[in-house]
Amino acid sequence: MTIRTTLLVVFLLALAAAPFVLPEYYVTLLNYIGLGSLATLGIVLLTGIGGLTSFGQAAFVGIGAYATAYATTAWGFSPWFALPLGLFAAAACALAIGAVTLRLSGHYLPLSTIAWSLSLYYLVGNLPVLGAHDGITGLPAVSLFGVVLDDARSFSFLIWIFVLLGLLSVHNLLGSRAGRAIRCLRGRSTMAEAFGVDTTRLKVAIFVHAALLAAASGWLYAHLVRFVNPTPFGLNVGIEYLFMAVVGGVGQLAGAVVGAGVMVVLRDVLQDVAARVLGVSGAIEIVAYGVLIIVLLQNARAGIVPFVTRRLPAPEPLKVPDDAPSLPMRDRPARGETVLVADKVVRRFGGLVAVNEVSFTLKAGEILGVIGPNGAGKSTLFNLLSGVLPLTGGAISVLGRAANGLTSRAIARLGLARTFQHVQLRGDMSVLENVALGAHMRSRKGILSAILRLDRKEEGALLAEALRQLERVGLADSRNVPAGSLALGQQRIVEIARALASDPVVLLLDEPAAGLRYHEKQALAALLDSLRAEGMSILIVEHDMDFVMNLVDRLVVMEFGRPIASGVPGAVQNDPAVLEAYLGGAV
Ligand SMILES: Nc1ncnc2c1ncn2[C@@H]1O[C@H](COP(=O)(O)OP(=O)(O)OP(=O)(O)O)[C@@H](O)[C@H]1O
Repeated sequence: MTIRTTLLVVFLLALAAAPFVLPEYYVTLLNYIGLGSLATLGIVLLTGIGGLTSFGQAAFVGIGAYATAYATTAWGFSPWFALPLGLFAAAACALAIGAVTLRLSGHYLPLSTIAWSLSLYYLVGNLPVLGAHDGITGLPAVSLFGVVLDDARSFSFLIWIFVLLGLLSVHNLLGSRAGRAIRCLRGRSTMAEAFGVDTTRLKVAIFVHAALLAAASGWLYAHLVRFVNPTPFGLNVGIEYLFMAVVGGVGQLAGAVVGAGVMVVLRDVLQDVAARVLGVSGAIEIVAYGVLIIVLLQNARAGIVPFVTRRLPAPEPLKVPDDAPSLPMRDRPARGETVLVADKVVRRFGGLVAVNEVSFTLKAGEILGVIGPNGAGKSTLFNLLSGVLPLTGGAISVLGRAANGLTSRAIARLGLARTFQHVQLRGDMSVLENVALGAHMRSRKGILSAILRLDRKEEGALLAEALRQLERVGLADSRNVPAGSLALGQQRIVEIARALASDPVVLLLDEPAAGLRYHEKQALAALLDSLRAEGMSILIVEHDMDFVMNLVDRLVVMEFGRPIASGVPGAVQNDPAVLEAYLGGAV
């Protein structure tokens, strides 16, 4: 058994024994840690992993709590009937808020979650039907298999079963096709879209998942204390959940439990000390609480869990099944068939024409280079071809199908795969998983299948495909290391493997030689040469003239947005306009 598994088993055994052996007071604390863990787990998924900051988690806890409070007292529902009601209400609110705000970038989501949290707090506090600020009392106890859970000890089992199920759901989700895409939402959305990931949909999905975890915590809370009022669901509590996640380790599932544990215990100890030593409570401990958190974060910035796990042996690498089925492949064009056409492509930025009537064709099995000095419009042209920018004029077609106005996701589906000028890998994910993201479009299983682990066959096929592509580019030995630990040249090759995993017809490479050393450039050129020999069509936008001259079949040279020459490298190299553009006519 590895150290990590041993720690997990010890934690589970301690958890199972705790309600029997601890005094009631500590069992109550344990219950509050469980409730905090569940809501904070949503923050870990949403904020730590998905990169979306929400201050509104406590409001979703409130929805779960109030839904069950109302349904069980006013309608006489059983708590178990009220649970799906609360979950449904929280999911519906999250869907509505998410659909409006998650398309927006930057601070809109955090701000809207603050607004939503405040408005819900004041709404509930003023609605007579929900008891206004006094809340709702007299909630029934939960019964499970005929046992009434009406004390802290028995309820503890229920809380922690929910926490463990919540942890399992997020763990299963993250180790899947959808999970890999979720892990790319933070700072890698453009890249994920280029591999067919619908990032807006995924953001809404994790917002809903986080809201469901919060609502479950609210349901448990309501039936633990048997009354609800607005106070535990205010904005300050939403901020506290964020703190719990940050203290525990915002990117780690265990961080939710550790963060909730540390914060709940810390608050309790400080309250106790303040009351006993100073004879006051309510103010001093909050200041001390803040100071201690700052000290903690100063010493373990990423949180407590990463501080500890860094010192443990690396987790077991992912296993690639030997008998995995193959992923579907698209029909390949015959060598020499036209695969990509740019016809008088134009892109303006205000008065500046960054790309001015550029035309070319790319045929199956050839490498076309687009070169030009700084500011010639190469990156803009690349962004037009890959759907990152819309065209101002002209047309682009892929395998005879118009690509004008399509999103980068739709263009990827047509068969274009790209790499990035500034490498866009998830440095903390293994090389294998980074490459597996490339095959996202070639598989179907969604979030629910992932949570229920009904995706294992397809997941095996995705990992096997990623390994196959790593073997193709000669990096199979590095499959289990974090992508960020590789040298830049190897990272660029991992990007090519990821692009190949999408089974593309055309590879678009954005300055693949930038920042590479001589031998890395040679390795890259050899790889591209072998891909061409296999029939791959490649378009390289490149700054490095020497690199492209020995590699490409044909070249298009740009200057100030215009094409100034095109043809085979030998002819282009001696073209007076090209010499003028590159060397200012000094030759
Ligand atoms: N989003 C933008 N808004 C306004 N102008 C832009 C934008 N993007 C590019 N430009 C301008 O378009 C022109 C072409 O830029 P582009 O980055 O495409 O050139 P490049 O050939 O890729 O240069 P480099 O080799 O330095 O990357 C430049 O004058 C640049 O300032």
